[in-house]
Amino acid sequence: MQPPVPSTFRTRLLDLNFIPRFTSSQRSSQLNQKNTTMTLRWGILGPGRISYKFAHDLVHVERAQRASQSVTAIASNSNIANATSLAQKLGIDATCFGTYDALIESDSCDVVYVGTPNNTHFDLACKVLHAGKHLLMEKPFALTVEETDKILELAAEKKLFVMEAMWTKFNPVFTKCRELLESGVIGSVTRVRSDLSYLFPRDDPGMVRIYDPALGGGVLLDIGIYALTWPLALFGAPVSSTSKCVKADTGVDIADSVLLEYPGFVAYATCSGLTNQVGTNTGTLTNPAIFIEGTLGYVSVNQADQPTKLVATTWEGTIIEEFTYEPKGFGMSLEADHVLACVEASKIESPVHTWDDTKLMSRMLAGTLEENGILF
Ligand SMILES: NC(=O)C1=CN([C@@H]2O[C@H](COP(=O)(O)OP(=O)(O)OC[C@H]3O[C@@H](n4cnc5c(N)ncnc54)[C@H](OP(=O)(O)O)[C@@H]3O)[C@@H](O)[C@H]2O)C=CC1
Ligand SMILES: O=C1OC[C@@H](O)[C@H](O)[C@H]1O
Repeated sequence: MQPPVPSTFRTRLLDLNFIPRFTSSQRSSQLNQKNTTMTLRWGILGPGRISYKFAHDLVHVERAQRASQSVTAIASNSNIANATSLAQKLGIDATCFGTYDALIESDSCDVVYVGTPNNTHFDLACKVLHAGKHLLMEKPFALTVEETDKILELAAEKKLFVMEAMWTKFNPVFTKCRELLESGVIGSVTRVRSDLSYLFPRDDPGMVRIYDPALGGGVLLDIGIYALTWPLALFGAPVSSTSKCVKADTGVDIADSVLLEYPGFVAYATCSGLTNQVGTNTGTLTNPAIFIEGTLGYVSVNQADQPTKLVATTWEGTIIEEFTYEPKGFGMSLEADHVLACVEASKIESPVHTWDDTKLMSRMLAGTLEENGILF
């Protein structure tokens, strides 16, 4: 058991003095993703569901710079056949390993993507960095604030690129939302609602990692992280936060609501594994996942993790802007391309999803769970 997060969570959020999100200097420092020349060799740890999608997009989504990225290594920790079957499914000739350590210690790749259960993230991150490889870590970055800070300290010491795979930050709908808010077309923000809910059946064998506390389960870390990403990425650290959760029989949280106080408005981030969010999964805007109200109008976004549609409307009913995005493949190539551009530019930190962003999220997640008696 890791040491508990101190109960001064709210104070710490304020003390951290996080930089407000998306200043013009940050935007101008965003990388030109088209002029990359290096070849980046990817290694994949954990040949499971998300690794398949991520590797698929690396291999199969057509983009100008795609030729300079390849999946050269895949590792399973339980059976090498899982790795070889993923390589076959992808139609690639990758070196396959029967343990994660063997891949990490090999010379088969430059950057490692970690797609394994949450409880494994910290140890794997440390091993990857000690082996001198760059790291793209699936969300949540780690289970505790202490783990998060240690990984980032190690990355700074080793001068290696590290990013949490918060792919939503690279989604054009998210970028459009941020631009609309900054343009002032809906006036001053007065209220924010943000929701991601998927039904996670208790008896589904594929849901073990959600329900098992030993695997770092619970819905806050799995999907609540997306609901929280919108207010945190758009408005920065809240002045304060408070939360409630409902627990499953295993003790993990299976539904959460977090209330975030900002100067002049509140944001409400919620998630549930007990119900599918009505509207979200059919892509309609009748029940938008993200609903941002302002003094002049509102912005609706259809989905929190992979949004495809946004509408901005005045309170009088005039549509200000409609924006639609059609993801290629599983929608993960934009974050992969960003990693390539960062490594090519010798950056160790993404200017789009920064280490402070990851630290803030880590504090929000740990603080919320602690407030509800859940400690990792
Ligand atoms: N960005 C996104 O949209 C998504 C991100 N995720 C994140 O990705 C990570 C993995 O999720 P997902 O792909 O759904 O997971 P899976 O249940 O598919 O497991 C991934 C791999 O981890 C290993 N593994 C599975 N169960 C265990 C276990 N009990 N103990 C140790 N290793 C195990 C297996 O690989 P092996 O062959 O090595 O045993 C498995 O293939 C999580 O951190 C999750 O939060 C998940 C879904 C979507
Ligand atoms: O990141 C995720 O997004 C989609 C969900 O289905 C999944 O459980 C989660 O890990």
